[in-house]
Parts: sequence; C-alpha cells; structure tokens
Amino acid sequence: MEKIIIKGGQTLNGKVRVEGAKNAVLPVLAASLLATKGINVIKDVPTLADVLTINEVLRSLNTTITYSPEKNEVLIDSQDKLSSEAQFEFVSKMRASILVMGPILARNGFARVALPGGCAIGSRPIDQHLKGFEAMGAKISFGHGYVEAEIDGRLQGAKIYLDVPSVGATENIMTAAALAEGVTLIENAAKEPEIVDLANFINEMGGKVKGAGTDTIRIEGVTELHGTEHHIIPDRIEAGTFMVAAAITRGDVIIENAVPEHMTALISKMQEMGVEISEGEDGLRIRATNQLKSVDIKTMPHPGFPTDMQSQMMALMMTSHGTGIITETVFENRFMHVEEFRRMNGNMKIEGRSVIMESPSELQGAEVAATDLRAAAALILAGLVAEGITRVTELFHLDRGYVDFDKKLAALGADIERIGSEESEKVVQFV
Ligand SMILES: CC(=O)N[C@H]1[C@@H](OP(=O)(O)OP(=O)(O)OC[C@H]2O[C@@H](n3ccc(=O)[nH]c3=O)[C@H](O)[C@@H]2O)O[C@H](CO)[C@@H](O)[C@@H]1O
Ligand SMILES: C=C(OP(=O)(O)O)C(=O)O
Repeated sequence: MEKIIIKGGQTLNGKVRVEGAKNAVLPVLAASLLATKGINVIKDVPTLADVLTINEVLRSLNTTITYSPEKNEVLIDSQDKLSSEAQFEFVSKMRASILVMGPILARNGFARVALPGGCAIGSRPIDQHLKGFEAMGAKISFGHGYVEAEIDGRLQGAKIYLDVPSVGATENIMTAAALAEGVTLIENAAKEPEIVDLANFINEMGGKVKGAGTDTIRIEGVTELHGTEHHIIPDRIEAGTFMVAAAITRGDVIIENAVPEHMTALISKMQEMGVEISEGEDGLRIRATNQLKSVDIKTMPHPGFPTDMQSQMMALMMTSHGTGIITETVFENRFMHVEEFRRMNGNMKIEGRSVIMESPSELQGAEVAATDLRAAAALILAGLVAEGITRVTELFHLDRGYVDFDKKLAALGADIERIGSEESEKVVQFV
C-alpha cells in the first residue's frame, strides 16, 4: 500500500511556491467547452489527478485536449459538435465533473450527467444547479442514475436566487447563462476568488459577466464564444496548508505566489493564534516562535473561513494552548479526520457540528488513513510534530489536490518520504 512516512520533530525553513488553484482550473477547463471558434490555452495548470480526470471528461465529450504537464498547460479544441453525456465513471471519481452540464446544455440544448451522490464530507446535492437550469427554461428529468436537462432552442436569461451560495451552482449557472438569450441574474451567488477567475475567463472568451466576487452576478448572454489564453489563479488552499506547515513546526517559511487578499479569514485567525505573518516582495512570510493560543473557528462561505482549511487548522490547534472550538457549517459531515487525529492522541470531542479541543495534545506518531483530500494534508501536518513515526495511507485523496506535497515539505526540511506499494519500507534506514 502506498504511504507517506513522516518522522516528527523537524522545524521547517525556506521557500515554497504554490501552484495554480485546483478549484479554479476545474471550472475553467469545463467552461472552455463553451468556445466554438479557436482554441483555449490554459496556463498555470497544476499537475493533479483531478486535472487528468477533467481532461478525460472533456475528451469523452468529443474535444481534443493537449496536456503538457511540464509546461503546466492544457490546450482545448472544442469546435466540433459536443457529445451530451458525462458518464458515471468520471463523475464518481470527481464531483466537479458536474460542471460540464452548464456548457453542454448551453451548446447542445441537451445534457445528460451521472448523479454525483454523496461523499465522505456530506451529501452534496445539486438541486441549486438544476433550479438555475430550470429557471432558464430547461426541463429536468432523472433516470438510471443520470440527470437530464433539455431545452427547445436557446436557454433564456432568468433571475435566480440561490438558497445557499453554492460555488458549483454559481459556476454551472454562469457558464450556461454565458450563451443564453438575454440577461441572467444570480442572487446570493458564491463570492469565492475562483468564481472571479471563471468570470474573467468567460469574458476573455468574449462573454459578458459582471459582478463576480459580489453576491449578485449579471450575465448577458452572447451567441458565440471563442478560444483565449488564460492563467489560473494561485491556490489559496495549498498556500494556507503550507502556512499551517510553517506554524505547526514553529518554523519560518516564505510562500511564493500566494495572494493574501484571497486569504484574509485564514490570515487573521492565524494571527489571532499568535502566528507572525508578513507580506514581503518574495511572498508571504510565516513565522511562529512563541506559544500559540487556541481560538474558535467557524467555517463559512467566502469571505468567511474556508471549510477546505478546517482540518489543517485542527491539526495546528492540537499544538496551541487552551480550549478551542471548530464549527463546520458548510458540510454536514466533515469531521472524519477527528478519529484519525485521536489515533495520534489528539484531545478533542465532537458535539453536533462542533469539535471541542483541549490543547495542547501530546501528539504521537501512528498509522492513519486519509478520509478526504484536506484530511490527508492535515494528518501529514500533524505527523510533522508528532513524537515518532506517522504513516498516512489512502493517498489518492492527497493526489487530487496537492502537487508533490511530500517533496515540497522535504525541501523545507521535513523528514518525510513516500513509498510505493511495491517498495519495502525503508524504516530502519529512515529512522
Ligand atoms: C471543485 C470545487 O470548487 N470544490 C469546492 C466547492 O465545492 P462545491 O461547489 O461542491 O461546494 P458548494 O459551494 O456547492 O457546497 C456548499 C454547500 O451547499 C450545499 N449545496 C450545494 C449545491 C446545491 O445544489 N445544493 C446544496 O445544498 C452543499 O451540500 C454544501 O453543504 O466549494 C466548496 C465550499 O467552499 C469547497 O469545499 C470545495 O473544495
Ligand atoms: C472538497 C474539496 O474538493 P472537491 O469539491 O473537489 O471534492 C476540496 O478541495 O477540499
């Protein structure tokens, strides 16, 4: 079984560069389907398992994809007639595959996509995506594990109020509306930086999107979109994960390519704990020398505290002092990592949607399994400071969202290695 093995106790120092954002590149690659003239060139694409998956989805829809991982670039030619079906094989691997539904529906007048179903962090329905398509005139039906949307002629602009500011629903409706007839207003829209990146991309293709980053987005439909060149924004969650890596080891790390304006909630929470954060010419510098203080955190849609940083901050809070409460309001089941932290002697208990932590915990290395993508990173972070050896398995979660996470940590001074299923553990040598 593949695993990452960490020997705790090293302080991290040096510089690390963050990649393009997973949560920006997936919607942008899906939206590239909207172009019927010319080719899209997407730059700063991270080499992630999820990127390979979305490329396969796009290929299955009759596009030509040229992926150059060494150049961090994907070329998409979507000028031929698209096929209308996104299969279960892809949607089950990666929920973001649902984001092809808006573009396919807008172009073909019909889209058939496998139902994503629940996953480890919650049930994750798509009712708000479908409500948007319906408001634009599409007829929705379900059968054999698939959802279908169909419209006679063009989608019609509409006013859509989202019951929750869903990132995916905002993105799917935005792309569908880009080729609709008339104006679409999305109210209570998600405001994440990745929404702004997608809106910029649609506009670069010739679209007319205004207000992205606020809670009302206005999309004036156009009849045709064309290929363009687009750079993906830096990954604020990868940046945040390295911020925690620096702080948890009481290190001194500069994070290059981070955008502080995308991380205000995280920066202020870490500062409240006592982490020193400063902006310099070469990046965001994170230092933690003093004792850290426990705080209360509540996850919220952007600009609130991101749910995708919840488990990493839980790892950090195991090393701070005092009582802290972490409340998860975005996903109903995103505490699967708590049991794994407990294996490492983490002192915490779940009460409803909150985890109450009495810190510091005397962390001990243990065998643990990643339960989702961010939990994978968080367990590795805890391993950096645990006494002894931590072995983390189920690494396919990690590979969905982090490029060379172990290598980047090793370059900062961590005692960490990844071993493949066929390799024998070099533990004796390693210890
Ligand atoms: C690829 C990508 O960008 N993934 C991110 C995206 O996921 P994703 O787009 O799936 O997350 P959403 O913002 O849609 O989900 C937020 C909440 O809304 C609920 N909901 C969502 C849609 C819907 O139709 N009905 C509904 O009730 C969900 O169950 C969840 O409780 O935003 C999440 C919230 O910041 C992040 O954790 C994910 O990393
Ligand atoms: C939950 C996440 O991603 P996804 O929506 O792709 O599952 C994440 O990035 O932490």
